[in-house]
This record gives sequence, C-alpha cells and structure tokens, in this order.
Amino acid sequence: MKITVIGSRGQLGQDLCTRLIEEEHQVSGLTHQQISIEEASSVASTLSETAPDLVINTAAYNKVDQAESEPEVAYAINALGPRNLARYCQEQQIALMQISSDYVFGLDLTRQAGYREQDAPGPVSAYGLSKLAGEYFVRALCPQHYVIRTCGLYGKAGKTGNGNFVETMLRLGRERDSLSIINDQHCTPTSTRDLAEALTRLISTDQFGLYHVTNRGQTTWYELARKVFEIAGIEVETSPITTEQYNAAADRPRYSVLDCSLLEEVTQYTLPDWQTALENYLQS
Ligand SMILES: NC(=O)C1=CN([C@@H]2O[C@H](COP(=O)(O)OP(=O)(O)OC[C@H]3O[C@@H](n4cnc5c(N)ncnc54)[C@H](OP(=O)(O)O)[C@@H]3O)[C@@H](O)[C@H]2O)C=CC1
Ligand SMILES: Cc1cn([C@H]2C[C@H](O)[C@@H](COP(=O)(O)OP(=O)(O)O[C@H]3O[C@@H](C)C(=O)[C@@H](O)[C@H]3O)O2)c(=O)[nH]c1=O
Repeated sequence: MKITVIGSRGQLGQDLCTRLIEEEHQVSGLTHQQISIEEASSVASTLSETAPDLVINTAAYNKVDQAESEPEVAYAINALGPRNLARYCQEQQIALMQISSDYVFGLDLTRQAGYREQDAPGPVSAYGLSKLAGEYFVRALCPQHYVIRTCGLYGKAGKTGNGNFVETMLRLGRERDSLSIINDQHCTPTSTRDLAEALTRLISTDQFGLYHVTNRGQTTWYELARKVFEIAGIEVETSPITTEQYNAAADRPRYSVLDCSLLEEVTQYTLPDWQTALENYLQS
C-alpha cells in the first residue's frame, strides 16, 4: 500500500515508518518542516505530491499542561488538523488513520473497569477536549477511517525529540536524591514499537472504525517510575503522591485504562504486557 505518515520524526511516526517499510509498504514520511496539518493548503499541496492510499496522522500538540493556557493552539493542531486531513481524504476517497488519546476520558471519577470503544468519553483537560474534537471530525467527515486511542507513549525518538515519561524518570532519577510521583492516576503506558506492530496489522484488515490500542495490564505513574528505576538499576528515594498534591496546570484522568479486546478480535494480535514492553525498551 502507498502510505503517508505525518509526524515521521516523532516517537510513533518513526517506529511506524520502520515497521511499515519492513512489510514492504511504499512509505512517505512527512516532518513538521514539510507539512503543517492546521493549514488546509499545506495539507492539500503536500498530500497531492505523495498521493497515498492511506494517510496516518501521528502529529499532535502534546503539551498537556501548556494546552490549558493556549487551548486555541491545541485545538488548531489536534482538532482542525484532523478536520483538514479528513476533508482531503474524503475528497480523494482515500483512508485516514488518526491517533488519539486515553485523555478523552476522565470525567467518570468512579470508573474501575477498562473503557470500551462504545463508552461515553468525557475529557477533563483542554488537551483531551482537543483530541476528542479531532476524533469527531475524522469519524464524521471521512468514511474510511481508523481512530486509535492509546496512552502514555514512549519510543526511541523520545530520547532526543519531545521526550517521554520514561526518559524523564531516567534523567530525574540520576539527577536527584528523591522524587514525588503521582500514584492515583491509573493507565497503561505503551511502547510505540508495540503500537506500530498492532497498527501495521490493523491496516491489513480494512476493518475501519474506532479502536483502543495499548500494552496489556495497568499501573500508575508511581509504579511505572519504580519499575524504570528497578530495571535501570537507579537508586533514588520515591514517594507516592496524589494528583492534588502534584498540582499540575491540567487535570488528568484518575482512571483511563483502555480495553483492547476489539483490536484483539479483529487482528488476532495481543500486545505484550506493560512490564515486558518496558524491559524491551530499556534493554534495546
Ligand atoms: N506521547 C504520548 O504519551 C501520547 C501520545 N498520543 C498521541 O499519539 C500521537 C503520537 O504521539 P508521539 O509520537 O508521542 O508524538 P511526538 O511529539 O513524538 O511526535 C509528534 C510529531 O508531530 C510533529 N508535529 C507537531 N505539530 C505538527 C503540526 N502542526 N503539523 C505537522 N507536524 C507536527 C512534531 O514535530 P515537531 O516536534 O518538530 O513539532 C513531531 O515530530 C499523537 O497524536 C498524540 O496525541 C496519545 C497518547 C499518549
Ligand atoms: C515529571 C513528573 C511527572 N509526574 C506526573 C505528572 C503526570 O500526571 C504524569 C505523567 O506526566 P507526563 O507529563 O509525562 O505525561 P502526560 O502529559 O500527562 O502524559 C500524557 O501524554 C499525553 C500526550 C497523552 O495523550 C496521555 O496518554 C499521557 O500519556 O506524571 C509526577 O507525578 N512526578 C514527576 O516528577
């Protein structure tokens, strides 16, 4: 298939390009220097050159706290960007895959079971709201769509690019004597290598729709950080704290674990559990 990956220097973009090329797809990667998804003219001119059968959009505004003070910027990239792409793909009758987030959930404070695709979303942050709007534009405007919700991404491009939680912990764990980390936000951090594998399998099915895709199991940021330190052999004192104690600019879901059984049914593929994924990442 002829595939254009937008955000090709990012964590997911890079691993996805590698995996798709291994499967002998004809891949064009677009960097932020080559396309600005919030500009319809940039979308049309760039995509008419690569002329794909499928566009995969991994580009986004990902600064969750900063989005609270500049929600219009987050909305332009995360909502109007996918809208531009959806319009273009619908006009050209090609397929679009949009990557979204577990942060479209969070409003339900009593939730304790993994979210299915048919569960009602309810974001608690400007970032989450902008990603949800992006999902709706793609689902409403482009019939041949995949919308993928995932969580807590880490991949090798995060070592040098925009960073990730695991890399932040490796750095802070070596720099500081003690760290306070949130222990009341439950989710499933996901390796972009495993996510890229799942998405590569999904596009071979032509089963369009909304999918939840994460590694297996669930944890908290505190437990994840402790596992990072254990695997990396870093000795640092860690204290579990609450979301309120951390007092970030943006609120986050207390529970945003995603149930991935639809993906498993459609692709016959189950992602590794989060601990195995983390070991693979830190050992590679
Ligand atoms: N990171 C995470 O923990 C999670 C991410 N997601 C979603 O997964 C997707 C991939 O995330 P991830 O790989 O971590 O992201 P990265 O930040 O690693 O990569 C995103 C890429 O998109 C580019 N980009 C940013 N803005 C634009 C724009 N306006 N037009 C074109 N390109 C742009 C960036 O370029 P530059 O850096 O040069 O601006 C960067 O190369 C995103 O949709 C994100 O919302 C979902 C859940 C968790
Ligand atoms: C650095 C640090 C963070 N934290 C907390 C803050 C936050 O609640 C949590 C994760 O922090 P981060 O800033 O890495 O991640 P955050 O921006 O909340 O992560 C999100 O990224 C976006 C793009 C998504 O779509 C989500 O799926 C999610 O993974 O860890 C601590 O408790 N202690 C610390 O020392």
